[in-house]
Amino acid sequence: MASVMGVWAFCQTILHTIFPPEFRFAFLKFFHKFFNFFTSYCYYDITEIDGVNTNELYNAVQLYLSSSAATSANRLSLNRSLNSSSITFGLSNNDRLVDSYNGVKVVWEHVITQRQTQSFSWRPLPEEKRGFILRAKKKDKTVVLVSYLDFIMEMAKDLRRKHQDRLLYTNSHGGSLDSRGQPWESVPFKHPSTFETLAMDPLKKAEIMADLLDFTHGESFYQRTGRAWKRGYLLYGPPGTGKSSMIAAMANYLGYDIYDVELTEVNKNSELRKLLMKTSSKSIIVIEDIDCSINLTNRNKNGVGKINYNVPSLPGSNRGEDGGNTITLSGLLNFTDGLWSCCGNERIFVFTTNHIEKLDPALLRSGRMDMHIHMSYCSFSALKILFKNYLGCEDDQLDGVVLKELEGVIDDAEMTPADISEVLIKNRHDKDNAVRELLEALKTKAKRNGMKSRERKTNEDEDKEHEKRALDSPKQDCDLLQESSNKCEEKDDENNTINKRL
Ligand SMILES: Nc1ncnc2c1ncn2[C@@H]1O[C@H](COP(=O)(O)OP(=O)(O)OP(=O)(O)O)[C@@H](O)[C@H]1O
Ligand SMILES: [Mg+2]
Repeated sequence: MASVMGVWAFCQTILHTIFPPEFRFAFLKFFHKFFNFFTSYCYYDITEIDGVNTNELYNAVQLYLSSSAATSANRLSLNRSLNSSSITFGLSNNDRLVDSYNGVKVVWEHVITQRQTQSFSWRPLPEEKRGFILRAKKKDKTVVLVSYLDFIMEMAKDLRRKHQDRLLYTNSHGGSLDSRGQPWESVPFKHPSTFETLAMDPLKKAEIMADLLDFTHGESFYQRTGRAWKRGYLLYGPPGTGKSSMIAAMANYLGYDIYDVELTEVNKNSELRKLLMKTSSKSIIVIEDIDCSINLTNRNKNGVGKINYNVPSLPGSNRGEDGGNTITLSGLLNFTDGLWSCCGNERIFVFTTNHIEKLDPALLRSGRMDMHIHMSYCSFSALKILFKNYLGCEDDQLDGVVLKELEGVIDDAEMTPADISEVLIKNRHDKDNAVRELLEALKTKAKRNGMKSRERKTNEDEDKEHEKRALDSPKQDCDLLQESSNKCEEKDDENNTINKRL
């Protein structure tokens, strides 16, 4: 090694002294070509961060290799992240792995180096510089570039869906990026809600499931019709009717990740856009309680047709109507509908609200949210699903008479599935007692609702009576006024005559 280094240093000195700088570059190029001519390999660098963006290919390779690394590599780095249910494998630093694809043999090497400290950077970069080096024979170049890398991307997608925990992302630090260029933080998504456990009208449920399946298989349809491959659902209804559970069921059904957008953390439309750009395909982007996240009633007209919706000022926050830190409804609509919404494929947008009447018509107009789903109070058909969930029995295993009574009273009771779940959970070890107690609770609620509606009706009648009287009374007042003014006029005439006589 020492002698080789010595020769190399000697050659470099000669190169520097003999060749002027303009020839030096040409010589190096020639040297490189000459060297390349004799080697039969080509090399590809796949770095973790490409400029400012995270390199998706790096993540895909890491995932792909983790599936084969377990069996063939001698040294592995093992990982188990917090809350994760599985251990992930990876190639250790400077370790190699041989892979073959359609008879083509390639070698992967994982390289980790320390990043040189930078005096200035737009955003902090990670201390380590990671990358894969792919070595392949020159004659296999086309296979590697054309199909092997695509194959890896596809495999990684499948692996992510099948073996890895799906992820629940949130933008806890607003729209700003962390050191790996990510505005999202994630935890494994483990919500157990499925369409099977979701208590709602079976026909409506089947319709939603069919719509979701149709969407996921609809790539060619969306391509043909020139539409962005995305779909929007608006879930509305009282608290505790299963809106969040429905989102979890959707994610579990399709195997998608969830991006839960905390709108109150986002300061500007541009931040919202940045968040959108960093979401992956096959994901559900959720904005919960949209009526609370963005103030849709506080309209400021800034120019013709441009409406600014300011997020209400929070105590201690730097938001407000100063124009700097605001997100607008148009920004939000662009988020779901505009050109930026197509920077990715197969994405579902879900908005939830407890008060649909508070939403701006712009959000509700047809085509904006493809499906409006009303999550209503618990119906009898939904109740049967709750029995199955919590008591572990079908309705025919329960007392028929009590069931009949339940069916009669459930609609008037207007109880949410969340309320009913509470009663059932409490008595889940004794089915008959659970059903009886539920019947009591439903009856009490129905009675209260009946009293309330009667009270409301009486109040309404009283109000109508008051209105009527209020309308009549000015008429009486007018008559009195007319009478008194007539009297005054008569008196004036009398006085005038007396004056004339005098
Ligand atoms: N339709 C339903 N099917 C099954 N369980 C339900 C349903 N609705 C509510 N629940 C139960 O009630 C709890 C609360 O439901 P969830 O959080 O989905 O309601 P929500 O409509 O999102 O309420 P909010 O409007 O307050 O966010 C859940 O943990 C779930 O167990
Ligand atoms: Mg909810």
